[in-house]
Amino acid sequence: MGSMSLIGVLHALLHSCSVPGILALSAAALLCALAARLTFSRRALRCFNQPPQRNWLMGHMGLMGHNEAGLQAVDDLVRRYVHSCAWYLGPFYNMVRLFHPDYIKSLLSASANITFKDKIFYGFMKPWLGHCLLLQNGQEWSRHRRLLTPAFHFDILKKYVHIFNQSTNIMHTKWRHLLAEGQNSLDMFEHMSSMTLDSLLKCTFSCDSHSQGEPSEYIAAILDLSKLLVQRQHYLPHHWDWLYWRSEQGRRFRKACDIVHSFTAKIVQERRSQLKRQESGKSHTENLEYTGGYKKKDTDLIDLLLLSKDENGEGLTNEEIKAHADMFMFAGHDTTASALSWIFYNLAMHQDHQERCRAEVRSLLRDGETQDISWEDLSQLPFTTMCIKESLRLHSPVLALTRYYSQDMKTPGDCVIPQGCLCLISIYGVHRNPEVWTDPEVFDPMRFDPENSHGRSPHAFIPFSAGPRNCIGQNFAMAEIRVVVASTLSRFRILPGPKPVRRLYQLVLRAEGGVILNVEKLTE
Ligand code: HEM
Repeated sequence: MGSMSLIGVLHALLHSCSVPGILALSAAALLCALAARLTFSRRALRCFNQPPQRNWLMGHMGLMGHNEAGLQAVDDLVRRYVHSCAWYLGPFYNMVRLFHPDYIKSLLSASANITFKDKIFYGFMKPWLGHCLLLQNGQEWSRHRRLLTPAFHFDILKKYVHIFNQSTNIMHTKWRHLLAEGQNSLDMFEHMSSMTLDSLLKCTFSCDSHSQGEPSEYIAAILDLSKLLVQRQHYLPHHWDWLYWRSEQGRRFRKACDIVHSFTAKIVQERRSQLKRQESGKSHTENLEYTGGYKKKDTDLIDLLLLSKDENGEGLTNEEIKAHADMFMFAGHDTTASALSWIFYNLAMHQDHQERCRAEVRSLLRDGETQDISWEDLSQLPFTTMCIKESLRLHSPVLALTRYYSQDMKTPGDCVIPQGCLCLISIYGVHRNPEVWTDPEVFDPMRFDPENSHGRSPHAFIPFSAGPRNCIGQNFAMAEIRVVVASTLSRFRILPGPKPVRRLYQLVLRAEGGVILNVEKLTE
């Protein structure tokens, strides 16, 4: 039938129909178009395993919660499909879930020019984190990454060890008071969050906020934002901004953003004024000793943001500075708090490993003059570091990353992920894949003994991601974690808490009701 005659038929149909008839016809036409689009786009993923769907329209949407049951369902998926599977998020998004090192290698190593962050997992963070490194793409990301990298140089990290000790000591003083009052069941997440925030503020913003002293409005707002983001991802109507910002959750999101933004803006403003005062007291050359836009001595992250210039002499705008500051505040404290909480959980559940770590730390400290951990000590804690890595494998703070690519991406087995398709790189799945790890659910630090690591793919252990977009704060985090773990085990014994811990994934791995553990003071 020619196109003219088809239009003629439609005209005839419309003329002969009543208004409800026309509406029914339009709805049927829309449904047909949607079905054709769905069938066509999903056919492109037929090379991948197809787990049973909820229904044709919603696909797999809502099948996997972010709680204990949801994470166990991911374990089943990995056991069953081993490397990857297709996953349909309602009628609009098609995704491939990948959980094998060989399948994620080329995706994580791809150049930043073809790799993009998507709207549902990252775009919803924009009102909170703005145009920051974590959410940027392409050339803009490359330029900012170059500007920020010097802030994480080892020479700078070395100076932070003193601050990590200081913040840990404050937390331990708090613990001693609580234990003296008879409170020995402590929520690790609560204590680790305020301690890592305290450290981060001192290291990167030269700011002593006394955040360990009282409940923090900022931390409560971060918790709320994490919860609201996950709820939004799972509720399709809220993917539309228009609807979301009119909803109760949207309003709560805005309010929490306001709290977080004013907290960071105040810190940036204070440091800016301090810098101005310092600059007016010194000669220009003395103060601005740049190396590629970066001042070598006594520069912390906020100075870098305020003073940096690229090769064209261009600095960061006010908006960019605020966005990066918000990002470092979140990415730098919540992830590390999660890592530490789960390390203490795993050591509480495995007293033999805890004792071995303690013996290692005590023999190191006995030779030193102070009870503080030094930069040099960090490389003298091999077994403790193995326990930390094993905990990061089993309880990785970030469970998954998502990306899409501006070109088709090949995977082993001659499959192709079509350009524009969402890819979910499951850190959780890779870390618990029985093809990669024997008895993956068992906490066994000896996996990370160099003797036992031969032949393991470098993409089998990726708590900090890998490739060009890996975590910029990885060495900062590992140094802080080692100081906190070593110092804590030398002074306290950590024991299982009163109730079983149930995992909950809200941007980082948390637990329902917190990670409650019992703490016992040791004689020093
Ligand atoms: C145990 C602690 C940490 C873990 C497990 C962790 C994990 C990660 C992961 C998996 C990514 C990749 C995210 C993605 O591609 O979507 C990432 C990126 C990032 N992390 Fe971390 N992180 C930790 C600590 C830190 C710290 C302490 C900082 C800063 C002080 C930091 C700053 C960042 C930034 C800025 C990015 C974005 C990098 C980019 O896109 O170029 N992280 N982190």
